[in-house]
Amino acid sequence: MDYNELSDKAAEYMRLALPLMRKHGVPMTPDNYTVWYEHVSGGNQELSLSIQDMVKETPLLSESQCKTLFKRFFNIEKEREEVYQMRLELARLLKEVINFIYSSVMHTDKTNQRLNDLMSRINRDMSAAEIHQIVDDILAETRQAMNSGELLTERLNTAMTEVEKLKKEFDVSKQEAKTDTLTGLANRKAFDDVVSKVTNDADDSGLDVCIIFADLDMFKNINDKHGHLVGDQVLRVVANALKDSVKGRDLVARYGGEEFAIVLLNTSLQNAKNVAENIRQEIASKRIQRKDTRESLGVITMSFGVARYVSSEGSESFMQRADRALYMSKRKGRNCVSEAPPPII
Ligand SMILES: Nc1nc2c(ncn2[C@@H]2O[C@H](COP(=O)(O)OP(=O)(O)OP(=O)(O)O)[C@@H](O)[C@H]2O)c(=O)[nH]1
Repeated sequence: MDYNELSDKAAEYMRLALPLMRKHGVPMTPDNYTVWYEHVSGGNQELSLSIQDMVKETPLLSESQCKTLFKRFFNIEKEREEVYQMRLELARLLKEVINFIYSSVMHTDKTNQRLNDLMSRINRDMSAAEIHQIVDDILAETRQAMNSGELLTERLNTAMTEVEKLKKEFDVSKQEAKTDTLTGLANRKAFDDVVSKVTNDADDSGLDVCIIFADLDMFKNINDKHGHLVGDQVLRVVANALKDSVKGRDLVARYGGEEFAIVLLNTSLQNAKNVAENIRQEIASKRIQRKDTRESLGVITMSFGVARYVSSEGSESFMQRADRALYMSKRKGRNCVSEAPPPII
């Protein structure tokens, strides 16, 4: 969201968003406000379409539906917040450890000084009782130094465990930020990152990289006829079918609403077209039923666009070509695979 929006515009959106939130009985939390503000501002068409679809099913949206929308469309904000919290936690831990080490060093300096004093007092004229006392003092100092050494080791071990735990949480959160919550596939950001990396590598190695863009045909009809939840079920079935159709090294992502994308490494254009054609047939032959009523959803089909990376064209042009090929398939009547023409360089 562009928060630099002119303030009168922002006020206008607020005037539109608040009554809507009241109408739906949605609590005025910052997350909910973000969803409704973005909707009324028209800044996110996909979000608005989803709200419209949901409203068709249940005229008043529940708090949990708003939560789902926020998670789906504003996950990045959540990631930022988590990273921020972890940074604070790490800074607190480091400060604590540094303070502890500092006070231990100061303590060791003092112990050294006291030991030196005790040593300098030893001389030949001392009585047995005096020597006994000094030996006791030296032993007490040494014991104390050992104890504080042990305490330092223990504290450092605890800090290490806490840092390890934080690191794991951070990894999980990073993973979540790259995952589509509905299907468990990689999300658009993860896909864009991988395409950018593999195309850079391909510029050096010259190895074949292909991508497939795939979009469900007339998916709106499924949502309209059976509702959003059944639509979600279809998206999950399709996601699993796509995942099962490629090798482990290839990446399948949910690119947006009902659009999916696949990166195929070390694969020729002909083989990529074969993969797309196999998926097309697999999806078209599926007979998906509603989980609740067992009613058949009829034939579900997908359109595909396939492109092979041409050295140094860059990831943006590569993806644009695959996207254009996908729309060629839509124009040809859907349920088919089209190949992207080479880039104009
Ligand atoms: N159930 C569900 N629907 C979604 C989701 N994301 C997007 N959609 C819906 O997907 C539909 C896409 O509609 P359109 O862009 O008109 O495309 P289409 O009906 O598939 O038609 P073509 O692409 O032209 O074949 C809209 O109804 C969106 O609300 C989602 O996460 N769940």
